[in-house]
Amino acid sequence: MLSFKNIAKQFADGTRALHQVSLEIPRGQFCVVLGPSGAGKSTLLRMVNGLALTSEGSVAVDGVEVTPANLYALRPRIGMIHQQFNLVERSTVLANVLAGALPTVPLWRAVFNAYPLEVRRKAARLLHEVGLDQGQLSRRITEMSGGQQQRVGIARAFMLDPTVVLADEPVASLDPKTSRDILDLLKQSSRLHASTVLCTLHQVDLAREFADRIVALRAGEVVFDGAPQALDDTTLRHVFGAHQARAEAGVHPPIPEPVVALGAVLIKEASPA
Ligand SMILES: Nc1ncnc2c1ncn2[C@@H]1O[C@H](COP(=O)(O)OP(=O)(O)OP(=O)(O)O)[C@@H](O)[C@H]1O
Repeated sequence: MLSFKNIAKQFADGTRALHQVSLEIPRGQFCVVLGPSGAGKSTLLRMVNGLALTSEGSVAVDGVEVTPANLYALRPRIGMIHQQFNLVERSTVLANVLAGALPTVPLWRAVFNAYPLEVRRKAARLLHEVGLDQGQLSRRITEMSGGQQQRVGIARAFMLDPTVVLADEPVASLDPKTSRDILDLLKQSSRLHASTVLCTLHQVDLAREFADRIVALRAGEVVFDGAPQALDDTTLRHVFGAHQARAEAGVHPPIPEPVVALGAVLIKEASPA
């Protein structure tokens, strides 16, 4: 269980990023945090791994409060997936996934690439789960596509059987087809390992397709918390504003008639006689 109790966040410059946020996210739930830029999504995620501290309220992972003193014990239980993958580019696929085990492996083993056999096997198994087989393990990250890199990122995040996986805009740099593949894999991995996922997205269609639950933020406040089917257009307009709600939902405004007419003329002129 991941719980946020009466969270507020005010940064040193006075920016209020979150107000009165209370959520209880049960184990295994795939919870999407949806909202426009600046709504407070990343700040909410960063409070779970202690990268942002609460100004008011508390965050707890399985009853253990996220405090500076508890971070050493908590961090191995929290996996992280990043928008820009955050992989070591000159290193191999396998080495990047093995790095996910660093908190539990003596430093000398990592330095001399002497990870125990069972840790190597686990990394290879996780890579297989995300569709990267034996032949890919020694490839350099620079040789991989964005989608393949994010598969490595997912495998790395699950190395320590995390209770919670935080995915901060994990598909923001990917095309729509690859985005779906990656969210599908992330959801499958979370089911397989019984991990809770807290995933920020700004694309409504992807949130509706993959989330068990959507929490929508606007200006730091929860304005919707429920099942994807319950997220209606009125709520979306409230979350994003009318114009952006249409764009995020993949609905584009009708093309004005003069432009359509001009297009028809151009097509006619360009057509072979
Ligand atoms: N370190 C900081 N100092 C001051 N203000 C900050 C800091 N980090 C974030 N903010 C502000 O807090 C608010 C919430 O930011 P946050 O990054 O959580 O939003 P977001 O919903 O994740 O946006 P995006 O989708 O653009 O990443 C914004 O107004 C942002 O400018």
